[in-house]
Amino acid sequence: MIVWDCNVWVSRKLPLTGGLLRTSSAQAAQSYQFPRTFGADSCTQNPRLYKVERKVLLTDLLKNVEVRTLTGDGDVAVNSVVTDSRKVSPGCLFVAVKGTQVDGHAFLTQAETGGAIGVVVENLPDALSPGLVYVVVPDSAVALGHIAAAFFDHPSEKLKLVGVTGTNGKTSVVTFLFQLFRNLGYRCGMISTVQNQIEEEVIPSTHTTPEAVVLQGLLARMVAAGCSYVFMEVSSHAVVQHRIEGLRFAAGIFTNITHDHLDFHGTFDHYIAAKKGFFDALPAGAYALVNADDRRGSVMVQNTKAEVHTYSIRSMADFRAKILASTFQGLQLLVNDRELWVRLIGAFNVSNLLAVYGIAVLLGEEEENVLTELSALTPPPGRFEVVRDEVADITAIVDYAHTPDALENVLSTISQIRNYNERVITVVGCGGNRDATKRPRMAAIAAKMSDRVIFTSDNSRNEEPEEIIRQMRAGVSAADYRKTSAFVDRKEAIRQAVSEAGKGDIILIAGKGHETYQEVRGQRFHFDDREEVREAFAVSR
Ligand SMILES: CC(=O)N[C@H]1[C@@H](OP(=O)(O)OP(=O)(O)OC[C@H]2O[C@@H](n3ccc(=O)[nH]c3=O)[C@H](O)[C@@H]2O)O[C@H](CO)[C@@H](O)[C@@H]1O[C@H](C)C(=O)N[C@@H](C)C(=O)N[C@H](CCC(=O)O)C(=O)O
Ligand SMILES: Nc1ncnc2c1ncn2[C@@H]1O[C@H](COP(=O)(O)OP(=O)(O)OP(=O)(O)O)[C@@H](O)[C@H]1O
Ligand SMILES: N[C@H](CCC[C@H](N)C(=O)O)C(=O)O
Ligand SMILES: [Mg+2]
Repeated sequence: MIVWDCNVWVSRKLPLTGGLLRTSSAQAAQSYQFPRTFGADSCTQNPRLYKVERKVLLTDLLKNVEVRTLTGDGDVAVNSVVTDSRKVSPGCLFVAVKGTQVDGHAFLTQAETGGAIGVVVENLPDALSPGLVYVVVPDSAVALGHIAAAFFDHPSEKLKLVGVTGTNGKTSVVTFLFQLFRNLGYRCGMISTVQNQIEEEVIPSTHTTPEAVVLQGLLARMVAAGCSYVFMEVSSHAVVQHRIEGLRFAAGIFTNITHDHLDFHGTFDHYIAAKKGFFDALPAGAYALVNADDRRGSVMVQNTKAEVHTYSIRSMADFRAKILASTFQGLQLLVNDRELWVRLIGAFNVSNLLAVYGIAVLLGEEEENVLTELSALTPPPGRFEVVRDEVADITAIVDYAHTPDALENVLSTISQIRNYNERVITVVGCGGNRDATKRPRMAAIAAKMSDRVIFTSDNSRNEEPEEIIRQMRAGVSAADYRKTSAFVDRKEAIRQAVSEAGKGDIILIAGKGHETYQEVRGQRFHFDDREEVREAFAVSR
């Protein structure tokens, strides 16, 4: 067995063959030069699949990776990169990642049995198998990002990638950017909580920010489809787990940071540090656009190499707006002193719009064109989505508010635009196996800012829904407690809200937004707040 010290090792070069990929769309047709790939299948990559049929030399995958030792033949061809031993296939490279539940290093034998030809590890196992190439790295998750980027030939370098981070507003901003840039005539991609999209093609989303191999694969498909811009959400989990390692961003946006995900990050300071990590890694020449109304905005960009710009609805900033009128139909605004009407609701959406406007101008778009197009933007599904019972004159609002800040924002927006005699009935729950400290806070906000609150379930996962509701109700003040009741079954809770609503009343159904399932003990059942409230309206007549 040969053990290579990679500091002195020089790879045996194979001739450069470079596969050429063409998309079916004539408009998108453009050559897509892969790195040194070979084999009969190198020209048949199907951009519609995540798992493209291709082979890349292991040494080429490791070019940007800090390799401690390489044991075996680095010139083997790798045909896929896998992190789950249950999904290995012959010819793959298995990257062992330490997770929150188990350590991927425990599955090296399983990976080899499944046909892996190499493994990336942080420590060599006691007994080495002669059939495997071992690559030792200081951090497998970091290595994975670079390996995935190399496997797909660095797609982020072939387009302009804009990342959006923040506790709330990521999906909204990314969706608006995707709509705006398409309306400005560009081919675009989007990676978001609700869905991933390549122009018209919708690809279901499993995460806000997918894991590195899926992410790089998606970006490669976007390049192949001729996209010049991609807008993606960057979750704090993704930063900490290095899912975005190996990406080159043209710009980063910070929307805000408030209470969430403390189950994962431990403390608020760690949560801030995670988000800041995204800006720390932005390269010189990129833009960092931050919300100056959030007091952590300046911390986010204090160490960035990117060019910093700000937006604000409260103070002086590079991009600023003033709300002239706020109604159920939309907002009348002054954006950098130009009057504008948009079809969005709520002050928080003005902040989101400023982020969109600012980044478009920074990326070189004409201010006038951008402002004109802002009026055409529509919110993503499940964000302040209105379902009306016209006969009974009751308005239901389905909103993805699942943090204390988002809930407060939505309820204060409702209180600003409702008529004084209309009551607000809120239906809300909190997810299981997620930050438990937000439960009493969300409940307190709901009870304080609504006339009636019905607590219920929201993806209880592996927790008891009754216990989650109990923890929520513990946050409600004695004075507000009489306004509240609880129905564990979300369907019943929604029906109860409708049965209590009178003419003109508003029902806020918070927490699930676009979601079309209820997750209980690892199983997902179909459930859609919008369908449920429509049905409840129908049966109440
Ligand atoms: C808490 C969290 O982030 N978990 C993510 C993490 O899983 P994990 O750390 O628990 O993985 P693990 O089960 O310990 O396994 C460790 C490694 O061993 C491997 N393994 C495991 C078992 C086995 O038999 N063989 C094997 O090889 C696994 O494939 C993995 O590579 O790594 C997995 C693979 O990348 C992710 O799918 C998984 O997301 C789970 C499903 C999840 O719910 N994540 C949420 C919390 C999340 O990521 N949310 C963010 C933010 C949302 C927001 O901002 O609102 C998002 O970006 O979506
Ligand atoms: N800029 C904002 N500030 C505060 N709250 C917002 C903002 N934008 C949207 N919201 C509220 O937060 C909810 C979630 O918005 P959105 O889906 O855009 O956020 P997100 O950051 O993508 O959330 P997630 O982390 O779950 O993916 C909305 O339904 C709305 O209630
Ligand atoms: N991205 C958030 C979404 C929460 C949505 C809510 N419906 C829940 O399931 O808790 C999370 O995974 O924490
Ligand atoms: Mg999102």
